Amino acid sequence: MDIKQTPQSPLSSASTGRSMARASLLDARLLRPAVAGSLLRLAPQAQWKNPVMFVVYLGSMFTTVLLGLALAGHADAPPAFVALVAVTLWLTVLFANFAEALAEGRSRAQAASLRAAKKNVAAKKLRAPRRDAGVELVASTDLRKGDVVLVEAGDTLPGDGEVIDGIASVDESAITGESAPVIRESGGDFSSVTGGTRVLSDWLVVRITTQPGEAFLDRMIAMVEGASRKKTPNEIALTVFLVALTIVFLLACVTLYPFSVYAATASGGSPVSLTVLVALLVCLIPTTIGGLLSAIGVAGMGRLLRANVIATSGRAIEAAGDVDVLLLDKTGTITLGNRQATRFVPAPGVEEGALASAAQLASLADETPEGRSIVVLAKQRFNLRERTVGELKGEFVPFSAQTRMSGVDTGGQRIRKGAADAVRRFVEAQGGAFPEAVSAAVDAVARSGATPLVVVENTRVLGVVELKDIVKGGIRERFAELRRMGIRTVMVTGDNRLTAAAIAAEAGVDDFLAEATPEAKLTLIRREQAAGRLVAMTGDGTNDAPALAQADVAVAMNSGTQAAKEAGNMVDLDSNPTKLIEIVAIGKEMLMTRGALTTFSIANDVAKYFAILPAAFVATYPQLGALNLMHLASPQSAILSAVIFNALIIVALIPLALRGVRYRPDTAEKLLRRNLLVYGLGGLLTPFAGIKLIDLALVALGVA
Ligand SMILES: Nc1ncnc2c1ncn2[C@@H]1O[C@H](COP(=O)(O)OP(=O)(O)OP(=O)(O)O)[C@@H](O)[C@H]1O
Ligand SMILES: [K+]
Ligand SMILES: [Mg+2]
Repeated sequence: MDIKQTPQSPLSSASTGRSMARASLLDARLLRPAVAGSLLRLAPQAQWKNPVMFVVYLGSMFTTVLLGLALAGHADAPPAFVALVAVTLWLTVLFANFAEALAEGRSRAQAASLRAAKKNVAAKKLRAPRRDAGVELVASTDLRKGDVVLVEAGDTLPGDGEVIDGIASVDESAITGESAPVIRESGGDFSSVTGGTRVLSDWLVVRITTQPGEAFLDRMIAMVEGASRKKTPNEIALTVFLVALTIVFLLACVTLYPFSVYAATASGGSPVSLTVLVALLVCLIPTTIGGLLSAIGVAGMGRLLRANVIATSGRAIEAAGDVDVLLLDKTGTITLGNRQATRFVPAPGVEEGALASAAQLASLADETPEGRSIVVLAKQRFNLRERTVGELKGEFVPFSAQTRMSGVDTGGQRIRKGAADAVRRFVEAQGGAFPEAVSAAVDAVARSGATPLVVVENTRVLGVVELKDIVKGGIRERFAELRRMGIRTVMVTGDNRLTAAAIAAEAGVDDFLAEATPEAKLTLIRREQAAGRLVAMTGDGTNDAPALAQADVAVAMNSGTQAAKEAGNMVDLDSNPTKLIEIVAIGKEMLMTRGALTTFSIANDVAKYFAILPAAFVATYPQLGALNLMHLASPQSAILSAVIFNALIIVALIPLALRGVRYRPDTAEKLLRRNLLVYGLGGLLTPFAGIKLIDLALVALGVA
């Protein structure tokens, strides 16, 4: 039997995503709402969330009051100068607001194109969880978690859910962009369906698993929008640092005032004006990074969405940038995952037909794709009629990842099929023996990369069923790329060692763990984390859920079970196990962008210090005039040029904040050195050129 699913190109989504990003950066449709958004964000409760910019916000209000006083005749400095400083400070606040609003708008626009697939449709709500229970038509937006719906050929799925009955081919191109239809069925790892996709043939009975407005996409959009955005640990640490810097400069500026008053009386000069003091403070505090910080985070989420990954935790995106180990489930993640029975290998002295019959009996109630394929193969090869469960009067033993067996107890017979080691224990516990020839058959099947299931009746081992699976295309090269990024890949599987070794070699992972129960997967992750490593996990099955919940970055395949998706903190809509490459790159880019702009911001402030400080105090200490190294037109023009530069640099860096600093696999040390050079030195030099140019422009305009 051949496998109908086609491997998808792991490269497609990410590369198209990138070109889209560039084209839409300054899309006019996004600019207008962003301008409106910048004004709305002037509300104090919005400003308060960003301590550095809040200081600028207070400074804007304060200079506005000073302007009012100046106009009323209580001049602190020339009214035109006070007015220009006040306007520039308000613009600084607005520019930072604009950066954040633009980043949000872009991410929301991307989400909207995905959400368009989730349009309101009529749902066939079933009165009971049976296909023939009778339907009533309701709007998909009225469906609640737990409702059961019937979806037939041509229908659009009204929401996210779990298939509880039926099998159908589903067109998921609206979500994944992949045109080949996929099979969705109850039981096993292919039972989860996404709202907005379309059933092409047959029917499904689906239990809805999300409340309206709580689907993954909705959760991601909420995270992008200010209301529910929480700062990540790294962001908090950086904010604390920026606040500390701000407080230092605030105290410095506040103490400068009485000092300058005292010095002025002694020297006969005039003290520094309050307007100049506020301008000085704003120039010195780290407004560049303070103004762009949240835009960087939102833009990172947007880039992830463009790579067709929905994240439900900002912390996970950040952790992705530092991942050390990637654990991957085998079946359905590294392989296509619909393991199909292809061969019966009987034990010596057993008829192949007898093995097939017992294997079929043990699979009649087994709803997994493996179980169903055994029933089908037995029917094809030996024309074995599918006996019904009722006819048999047996008690079925469902498959579990702990026992790694399934079967039936009927009329004094206990028939089981399962992993070889599990069946061996089952036989030996009853005093039976596991034949040497069957061990050899198990090894032969496993060595080819297929999964052997051993079939047993009481203590008599009947033989082996071969389950074939296919490694997804292009995966080897991608694992090599992860290695270059410094990430170790480990395959974890419930399958036996030989199968695991064969698939591990074919896929090119660095290491593997075989015969792993869900607990063993969890233990492995805890051990890696205890050793101080950040762990990413990619999985699709219900038995992967505990491990996904424990991993720092947990990417669930969209094709996987609802349990896996709920436990993870990201869902890959393309169900591509190597998507982690893009996720890691996006995480690294976000961390690097933040680092680069922090470096730039602080270097910038140091340079501004030299431009503005002599100008601010020349009235008090005329000797400081000698320090006017940049030959700026006048002290007032120097101060104005510095605040204007300080505001404009935020706008100039918005594209970098949104697009991110490019990541190329390299050692952390080299990356750091390059970034320090570019952003540290760049940050130190640009203000000199920028302030001088603005000063010249102010003179030309006759302002200074
Ligand atoms: N339906 C079934 N009935 C009996 N035994 C099964 C069945 N499905 C799987 N097994 C056995 O149990 C083992 C573990 O199950 P499974 O492969 O689902 O585990 P897993 O941890 O999810 O690993 P993987 O990475 O391969 O998905 C399989 O290798 C196989 O030997
Ligand atoms: K500044
Ligand atoms: Mg699995």
